[in-house]
Amino acid sequence: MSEAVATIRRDLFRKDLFVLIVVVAVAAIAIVPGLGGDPLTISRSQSMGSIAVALVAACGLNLLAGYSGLVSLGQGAFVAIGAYVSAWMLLGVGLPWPLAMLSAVVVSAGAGAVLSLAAARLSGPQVAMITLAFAVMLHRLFVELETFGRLAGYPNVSNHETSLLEPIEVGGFVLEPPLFAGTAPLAMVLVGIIAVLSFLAYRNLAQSAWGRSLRALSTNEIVASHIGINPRRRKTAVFTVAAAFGGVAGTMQTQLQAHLQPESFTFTLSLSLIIMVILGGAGRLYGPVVGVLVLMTLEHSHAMASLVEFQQQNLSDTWFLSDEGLTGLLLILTLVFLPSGIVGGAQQLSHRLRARRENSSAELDEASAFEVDESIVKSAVRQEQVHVDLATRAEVMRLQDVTHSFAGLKAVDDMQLSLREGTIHALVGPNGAGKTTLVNLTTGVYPLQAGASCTILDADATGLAPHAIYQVGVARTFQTPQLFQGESALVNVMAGLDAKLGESFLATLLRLPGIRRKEAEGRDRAMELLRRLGIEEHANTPAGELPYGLQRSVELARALASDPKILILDEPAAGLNPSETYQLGTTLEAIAATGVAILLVEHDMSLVIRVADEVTCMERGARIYHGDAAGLQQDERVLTAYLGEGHVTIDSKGSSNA
Ligand SMILES: Nc1ncnc2c1ncn2[C@@H]1O[C@H](COP(=O)(O)OP(=O)(O)OP(=O)(O)O)[C@@H](O)[C@H]1O
Repeated sequence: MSEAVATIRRDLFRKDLFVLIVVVAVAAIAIVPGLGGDPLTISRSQSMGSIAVALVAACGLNLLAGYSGLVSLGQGAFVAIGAYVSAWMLLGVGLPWPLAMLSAVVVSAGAGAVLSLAAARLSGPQVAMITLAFAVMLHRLFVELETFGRLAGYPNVSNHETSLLEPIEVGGFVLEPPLFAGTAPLAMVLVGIIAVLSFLAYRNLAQSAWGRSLRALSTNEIVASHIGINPRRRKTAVFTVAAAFGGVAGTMQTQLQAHLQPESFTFTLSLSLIIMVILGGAGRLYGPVVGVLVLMTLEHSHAMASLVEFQQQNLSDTWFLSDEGLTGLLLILTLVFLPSGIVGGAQQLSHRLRARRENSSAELDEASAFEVDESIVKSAVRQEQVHVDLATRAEVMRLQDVTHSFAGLKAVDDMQLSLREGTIHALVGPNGAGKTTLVNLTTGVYPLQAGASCTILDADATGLAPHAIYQVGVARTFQTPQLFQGESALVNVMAGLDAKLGESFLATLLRLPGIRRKEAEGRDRAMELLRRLGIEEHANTPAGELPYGLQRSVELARALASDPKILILDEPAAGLNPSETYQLGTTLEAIAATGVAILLVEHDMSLVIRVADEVTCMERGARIYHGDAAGLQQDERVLTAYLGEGHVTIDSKGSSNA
């Protein structure tokens, strides 16, 4: 059923796209005299052109600020680069128009890449500040540079004997800008085509493994790196791509205006673009479309001017909100009442209405995590065995002589750990014993100190970063589930295998057939995992709306998606009820039976004693016990360590309570 829903969604999307293409085509035809009736007025053509320019720039910005959470206040600067460089390449250098446009986009993208080198080390407000500084600096540059005509603009009469660029010619047609009454503004056709192609490229990127990787980046860089993404490289890539979109928008502006003024590219342009993205819905595919349309319509329909006039006449002619003030108010109201923008708000509302119709909220509350598919439980070899003979299992990971301190506090002290194929190794210990720190050392979050070593599948993995550790076959979950809250469970799970697919950027941009096939295969694999974990029916529910236990199941499914050889679970039973914990144990045994080595960091002794083939107990960073689960219950040092937490016994049923 969920497959059917997904198919309908895909079909609907195609329809949306079809509508968009038709609208732009009709609009383009309508302005050509003799083809679509009377020509639109010059000012309306210019408005449509500005909408197209803003749309392309906002789409790029949405990838950066919406999808990857890197809020840029400098997108206008890349529009300026695209505009000025394409104009200069046409007039100053004399390049043919396709090359002039291409080089402008390349220069813009290059500037984005350079800026990203600084910004990739930063996050949150720091990124916003550095991009803001860039926008202000670039504006000054265009005001100061003689090559670009300073305040007189480019071109200008004193330098070029003309204040307008020659319109370009394509197949005998002169693409006049929308400037002169009685002339068909054919430049609008080119601008329309570029806008549609740019939107398609943006859609292809946003709805792909690449787009999902941006979401991972915005959720949490550490999580992103544990599903195979190199955060630095991905940040650079998205900065470059967003700047390229800005550059494309700039080349469109050059064709529309034929003359460039630095005043068109002040910081206000960057601010308007970010407002459009937020207003429409940051991180939503159609967010920029809606945001641009709403804000530009307000500006170009004189609604803003009427509102200002209304205030002056009815309230006060000294204390009133100007155009900018009203835009700011709109932004504040959106952030307060529709934090996910117009599209996000509409999507949430439609999801809630659908959930109410299907009464699924009640189902969700009762839904239980880890209700594993019966057939998988039956096929689990471990059902028949109590615990495996460790000596017969190949070692898949060995961690040696690991020590780690936080500001003088030894969190991990000379630890050794080994994992074997198809077995469950439990890592236990009181709060603050160093378990999570050890896991973070294992997965490359913290570097290993000199002298320590890590071997994974017989290869030296010492010093590998988390994304590289993922590539050699290690997957993990976190103490609190780290999911992309606004995305469906299905998309979350698909993100777990994206990095393994290794899709090329160009193939993604063009959505080549291979990409569609891989995307379909990834979707099938993710659905299969959701089915195996008994949560298939929640595939299309946003992860953030799922109960805690189900979120844990989704996170486990995401970790399994990459087909790991080693699975590291940090307190997977935390927050689960006894029945869910029991089911989790069965799931873990089933996973181990497929040959996966599991490192289970856990406080729930009943689970540990039931499923662990091997147990390591830590206290104050050091190993105080290593052996089987039965021995753990009798070990004096272990009992004393737990006594400190108020636990008196760890009985044969696994209870560690007093
Ligand atoms: N980033 C950090 N900065 C400073 N100290 C830290 C940091 N992370 C952990 N510690 C300290 O290191 C010690 C080990 O912490 P760790 O989280 O690894 O323990 P744990 O066994 O996983 O605990 P719990 O079972 O409560 O999760 C604790 O004293 C903790 O306060």
